[in-house]
Order: sequence, then C-alpha cells, then structure tokens
Amino acid sequence: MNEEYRKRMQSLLGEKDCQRYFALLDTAPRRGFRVNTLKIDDDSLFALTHLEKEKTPFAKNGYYLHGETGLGATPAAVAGLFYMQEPSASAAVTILHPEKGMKVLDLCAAPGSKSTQIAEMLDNTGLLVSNEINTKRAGILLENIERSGTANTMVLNSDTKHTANAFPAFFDAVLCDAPCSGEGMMRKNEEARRQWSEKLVYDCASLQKEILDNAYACLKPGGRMVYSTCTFAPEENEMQISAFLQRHPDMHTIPIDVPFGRPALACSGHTEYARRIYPMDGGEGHFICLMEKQDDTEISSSTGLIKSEQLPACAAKFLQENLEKPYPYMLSVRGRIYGGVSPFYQADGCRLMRHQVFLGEERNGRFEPAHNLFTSAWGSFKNKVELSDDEVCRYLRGEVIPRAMDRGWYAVCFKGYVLGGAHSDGKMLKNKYPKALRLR
Ligand SMILES: C[S@@+](CC[C@H](N)C(=O)[O-])C[C@H]1O[C@@H](n2cnc3c(N)ncnc32)[C@H](O)[C@@H]1O
Repeated sequence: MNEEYRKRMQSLLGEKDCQRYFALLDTAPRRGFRVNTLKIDDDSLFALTHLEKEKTPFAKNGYYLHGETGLGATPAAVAGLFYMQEPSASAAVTILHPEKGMKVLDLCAAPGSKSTQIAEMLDNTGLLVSNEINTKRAGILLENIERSGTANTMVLNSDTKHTANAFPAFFDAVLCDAPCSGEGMMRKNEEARRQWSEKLVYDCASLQKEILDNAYACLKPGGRMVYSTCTFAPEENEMQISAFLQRHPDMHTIPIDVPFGRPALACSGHTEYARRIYPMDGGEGHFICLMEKQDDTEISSSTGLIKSEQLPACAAKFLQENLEKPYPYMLSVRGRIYGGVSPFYQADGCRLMRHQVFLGEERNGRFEPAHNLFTSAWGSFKNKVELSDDEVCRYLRGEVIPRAMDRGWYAVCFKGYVLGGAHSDGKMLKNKYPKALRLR
C-alpha cells in the first residue's frame, strides 16, 4: 500500500481505526442488493429466490449478499426484480429522500445503481432525469433503467454543463454522485489501490468543483441536493463542500439523522453534518452531504415541453388493445412512440438517449412493439405466456420456442414476472429478446 495513502488514513482515522481499516482491506468486500419495489415486494422476492434476508442499515429495501455469484444472469435479475449494489452506495439516495411527484436529477448516473433506487422511491410518479457523460456507460445505464421498469425516466448522455443549460433551476432534488479517486473501492478493486496518488485526488477535486456548480444550476430555490463520493480524501469531500458553500451563499448543509456511518470532518459551513461511511461501518465507503438551496428567489425554469406529432393509428390501436392501462403522456416523434407518467421535456443541447418508455415504432403502417414496452412496470401487457425453467434459458439465449398458441404478441414470463416480448405465428414463439442482452 502506498505510504502516502497510509499516512493520510492514519491522520483521518487515528491509530486504532486505521489498523482496523487496513486489516479489513485484505478481507472480502461487502456485497449487496436492493429489492426493486417497482416490480416485487421483499417477501415475494425471497420466496422466489435463494437470496438471504440480512438487511443493511443503508436502505429500506437493501440486503447483504453472501457468496452468491453469477446472479446477474438469473431470470429474477433479468426480470429486474433486484439490483446488485455495494451496500453503502444506497445511503446517498436514502439521505436525498426523493418524494413522490418530485422532479429529480441524477447528474453522474452510470451504471444506474442510484438512479434505479430513486426510481423505486418515486414509484412511477414525478420525473427522473439520469445523466452520464461517458457514452458506453450511458448505454449500460439505459439497459438498467429499462430493466428496472421505471416509466418516468429520461436518460441523457451529456456533459454536466449541457444538462445545466437545458434544465436551469428545474429540479426539486439533485444527486451529484461525483467521479472520485475511489478510495472506497480499494477492497474490491486492486486497480483502485494501484492507481491512487495525491495527484489523482487533486485532479478529481478540480473536476468535482465544476460538476457541483452545474448541479447547483439545475436545483430549484428550496430544492435539496446530495453530494456524494466513494472516497475518503477531505479535498474531495468536506473541503470541496466548504469551498462550494463559499461560492454559493444561498446553499447550506443540513444535519443528517441516520443510524449509519459517522459525522464528517468539521470545516467551515458545518461540513460535520455530512456522513462518512468506512468499511468498519458495514459498507465499502461513502461520503454523503445533504444541502438545501434558499427559497427566497423568484427564478422560474425555462425548460419547455416537446410537441408530439399525431400518434399513428396503428400504434394507438395496438396500445389500446394490449396494455392494461394507458400512459398518462404519449409522444410520437418520426414514427417512434414513447409513453410516460410525466410530460416530455426538451433537453436542448443534450444528447438524449431515452424519453421515458420507448413503446415501439411504426413500420410500413404496422406497429412494432419495443423491448421496453414489455419491461415497463406501468401498463402491463395483457397477453402473457409462462415459460418452463428450460424454456426461460432458451429464451434468454435468443432461441425460438415451439408452442401452439394464438397468433400475436406476448409478454414472456418467468413465474409471472416479465422477461421480454415474443411474437407467435401459431406454432412458434419468435424471440424478440434484444440481441445485445442475450446470454451466451
Ligand atoms: C461515481 S460514478 C457514478 C455512479 C452512479 N451514480 C451509480 O451509483 O451507479 C461517477 C460517474 O460520473 C461520470 N462522469 C465523469 N466525468 C463526468 C462529467 N464531467 N460529467 C458527468 N459525468 C461524469 C463517470 O463516467 C461515472 O459514470
């Protein structure tokens, strides 16, 4: 271990805790998952799987994982019934506490562990905008968003300054889970140990400053914001917040009353109100600071709505016949049809990857449903087909399933939970599970 790092941790933790910390670095990392309450409740998930029921203190629906591997390829994971997440990472959204109906921004969102948690708490009300700058990671974010079943989430692949330009003073709550030097990843990731340097800490602090200012620009007066990192360096945490509060006197820190972690370090601006979580506290490591913007200005957001084209008749007919309930909002753009529980907002200057739920598209006068129509937890598809365990494996590999049944579209299910879609020609179920997701 880098000697410089050892010295820094010693001055942060003191001798006794420092010894515990370095001893823990050589043990197995804590792993966890959250039950996706958009699709299933805790008891039903435990009845369906072999997952153990040991709760973490960090989230209402958060549990520890013990030894199980390969869970990502199980039908329950593919159906989006749970999301694997480092246990303490769920603390940031617990502290942000998004409430139903709110407009929420997750500014640095990939791969989506916190976005999916926000989506669970919004419970398909309000709006979630999930932004990620890295295109490949934004693709993974989109997959996770689709799998989670959320029907209120817009996915952007933009630099945070473009997000700030598109959504000035727009959000009730903002999560700024900034890129960092990743000291909280050292137990699970050898690379994080090797790449650590003081220069990395300073480089991250400079990027975080810019991202935090952009997060601030997106927040409504009266709105709340969480700044979080998975690192321990004060330059990226308390010192970052202290400097931010000096630049933005209309922001203040809020004490956090939770049964986990420990008070943060005291710098100007009551940074001790924030929480630090170390491996000794039951997770890998996080810093979380809750702030609020003063509510004494009359700034109104200038973000506008997208005008929809007329819904093609074939799409309107298909959706009316096949969905158990209609989406409150619909958007038709050049033959592509979206549904959502929130109005569709413009995101000028941003690269938009998804407007809420992509339902499908019109092709030569016919409506072709998209995978997301089946995975959404909103308007469940009426026609369902239940597959055997063996058929589920074949479906997830992209194979055709022989079945005599009425022609038409079906939601393909594993024990009642939807995996994706298929089209029957009367004898065969043609597999519509996306090629990119198929198991090899
Ligand atoms: C700590 S990770 C986010 C983890 C995510 N919130 C989660 O819980 O799944 C930080 C993310 O910020 C992204 N990022 C890096 N620089 C950025 C920038 N300038 N603007 C927006 N995102 C950025 C990284 O690509 C990375 O995906």
